[in-house]
Amino acid sequence: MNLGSPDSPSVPDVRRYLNEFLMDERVIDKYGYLARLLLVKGIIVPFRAPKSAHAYSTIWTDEGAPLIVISRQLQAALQEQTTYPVEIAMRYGNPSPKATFDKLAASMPNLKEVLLVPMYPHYAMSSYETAVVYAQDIHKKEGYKFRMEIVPPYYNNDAYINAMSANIAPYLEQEYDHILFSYHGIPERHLRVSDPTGNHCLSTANCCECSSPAHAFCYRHQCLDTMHLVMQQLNVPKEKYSYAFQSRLGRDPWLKPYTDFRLAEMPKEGIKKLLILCPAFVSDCLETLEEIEMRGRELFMEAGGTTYQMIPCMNTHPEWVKALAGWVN
Ligand SMILES: C=CC1=C(C)c2cc3[nH]c(cc4nc(cc5[nH]c(cc1n2)c(C)c5CCC(=O)O)C(CCC(=O)O)=C4C)c(C)c3C=C
Ligand SMILES: [Fe+2]
Ligand SMILES: [Fe+2]
Repeated sequence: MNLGSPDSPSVPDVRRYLNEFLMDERVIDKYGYLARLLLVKGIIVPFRAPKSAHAYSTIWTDEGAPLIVISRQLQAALQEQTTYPVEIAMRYGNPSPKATFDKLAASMPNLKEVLLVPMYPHYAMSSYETAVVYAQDIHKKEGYKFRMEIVPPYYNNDAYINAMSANIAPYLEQEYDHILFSYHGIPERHLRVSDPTGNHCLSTANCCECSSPAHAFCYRHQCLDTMHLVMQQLNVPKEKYSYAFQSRLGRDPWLKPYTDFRLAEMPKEGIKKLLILCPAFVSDCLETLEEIEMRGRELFMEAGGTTYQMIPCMNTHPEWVKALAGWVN
């Protein structure tokens, strides 16, 4: 289960998708239902939909939205590695979890269990949590007879780290000054809301490096852990890599440093040849193909960079398919 894309890059389809996405109380959490409705439908979506639709049109393929197309390709690749039927579902847009569960239940009257694999390695209220809670709500509401098991966040899982490393390794053969791990951002407030201890997350500058039960739900800790584990496996020294957070929306403070700021600063610090990757996503999508590959490249090159190489997401990498097959079989 992944996030989902609009049905087409037309403004009405993007508007419908953004309305569903941004009315999610786990994405825009600060307001009650009525205030959120006014803000989302009255201000954010009318302004954002045309811009977003244009962005989608620059990455759209003959087969559809990259995130959906790649999810289908991954489904087919995994299906070759297991006898269990593999289906996909999206938190917003199509195919919905209900459509997918209906399809599975209709084709297998004795279906006993569904294993839900969130296509998010890291826990965030606005990604992993909303997908899982939504699927559980549909499962309960529709009264399906099968049980549902859920794969926990796998940011430090050996098979996932191996797959990430295998995907990155070929790019390390080219000359580079630095590797930037650009994760999708979230508002700082979301870390505090998800902190079960109530006083750990963002209480100190190095909170994510001190051991805490909060880390089971701390997006920042999990992102940093993935980065360190992958870099250790690939023997990349600490001074050659760093992290940043992209895709912020609105005026609240989001996790820092911000990717767009770092891309403009790095060439001035002597980082001219950059490798950049987006490990919050397992499939390439708008945020990698348009924001990082197109706009990020422009920012970095205009600031004086000379080489900008985006490492694609794992997509259908054989090691990723193998990791998924290991969890499923
Ligand atoms: C790690 C995964 C993601 C988190 C966390 C996340 C948080 C988050 N996102 C928004 C707002 C938008 N995100 C948009 C696109 C988008 N976001 C993710 C993943 C995470 N988002 C993906 C995979 C995508 C791409 C989907 C695709 O079709 O390719 C968009 C839509 C595009 C745009 O208008 O920019 C918005 C809006 C918020 C506010 C948020 C946390 C609060
Ligand atoms: Fe997002
Ligand atoms: Fe933390």
